[in-house]
Amino acid sequence: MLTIESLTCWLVDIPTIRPHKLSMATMGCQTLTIVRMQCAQGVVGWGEATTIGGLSYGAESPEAIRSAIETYLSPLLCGQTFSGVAALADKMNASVKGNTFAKSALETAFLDAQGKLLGLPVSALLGGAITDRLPVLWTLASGDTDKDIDEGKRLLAEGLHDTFKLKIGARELKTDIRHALAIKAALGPEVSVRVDVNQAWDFTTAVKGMSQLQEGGIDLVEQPTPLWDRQGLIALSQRFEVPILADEAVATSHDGYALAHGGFSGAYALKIAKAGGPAQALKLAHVAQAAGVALYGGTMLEGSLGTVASLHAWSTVRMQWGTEMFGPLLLKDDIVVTPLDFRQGQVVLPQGPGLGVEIDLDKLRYYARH
Ligand SMILES: O=C(O)C[C@H]1C=CC(=O)O1
Ligand SMILES: [Mn+2]
Repeated sequence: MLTIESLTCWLVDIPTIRPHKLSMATMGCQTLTIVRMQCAQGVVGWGEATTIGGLSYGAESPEAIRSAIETYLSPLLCGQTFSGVAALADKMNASVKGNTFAKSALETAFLDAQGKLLGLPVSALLGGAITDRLPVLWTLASGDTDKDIDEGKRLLAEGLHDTFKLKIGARELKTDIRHALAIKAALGPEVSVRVDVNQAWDFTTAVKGMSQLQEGGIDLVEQPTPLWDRQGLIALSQRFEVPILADEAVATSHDGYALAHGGFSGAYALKIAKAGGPAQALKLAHVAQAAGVALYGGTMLEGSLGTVASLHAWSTVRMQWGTEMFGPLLLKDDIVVTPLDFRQGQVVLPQGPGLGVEIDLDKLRYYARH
């Protein structure tokens, strides 16, 4: 049992190591919404909700996440006692529609506090880890083909990553295909290269684009069409050999069920923010497992806190397509005392109680908006 006493929120702005170009936004800075949950049992839990490019990626901005927590969720939860995340989600969902990013930060903070109270890692509260490290790819998204090739070659030589995702969709199809296939050719047949179109193509463009990507040896095509076009995504998954990774189209277990029921094959990108927290994201994972759809651990380019919360969840299921939990490496700095251990294409799952990370309060204060 855990009684929530108070909740505090900060908006934390951290610059990126280079501009990160997606089809809908270019990021030079990432904003983390950080939550501190004080519990009456004497433990403190921390959570993070992070989106991409203000309102250009999802329906919740960092400012709106903070406002949803401070104005609605905090009065609802403070003073209340919960046996676990099921009861917490039940309470939040009864009074607050949507707002899955805000709910994700709170579910994360609750799991962190509960783990600390029980002396267990968050993965143990979610079913138990089946691995102590997870594969992590890197996204090449400088916007320049030659720079991306140099960056990819450097990371391969350093042994940091062996799998890459490219962000396309912002430019003309011809230009994007040339870009993707040049990178694939330069990195070689042994290196897995995938693309994320972030919904930028209509169905006709996707048919054209996917046949060229398939021909050029691209391994996986992520969310080529708009999130509302469920039938289009299903048709593409049945038409091409190159598998489709559904991202924006699959937020919750309900979306995963509808896509699989409609005949989708391929993989689902799990993200704690899309589903409303680590435990909620696993509901989608279990639907996928039941439907024979593969899994992939997705990121909203969170800092270490949100990344670790995701890793605890991902460690409890088999990720056939690995993960992209590299967010902390894209940021110039972070707000945790000990950075995550990334090496040889993998990240190590922290083993301490709760999330297993300690917040650096000086850094939190330094980067927090006033
Ligand atoms: O997948 C997305 O749509 C968002 C994100 C994940 C990696 C990256 O570079 O951007
Ligand atoms: Mn994506």
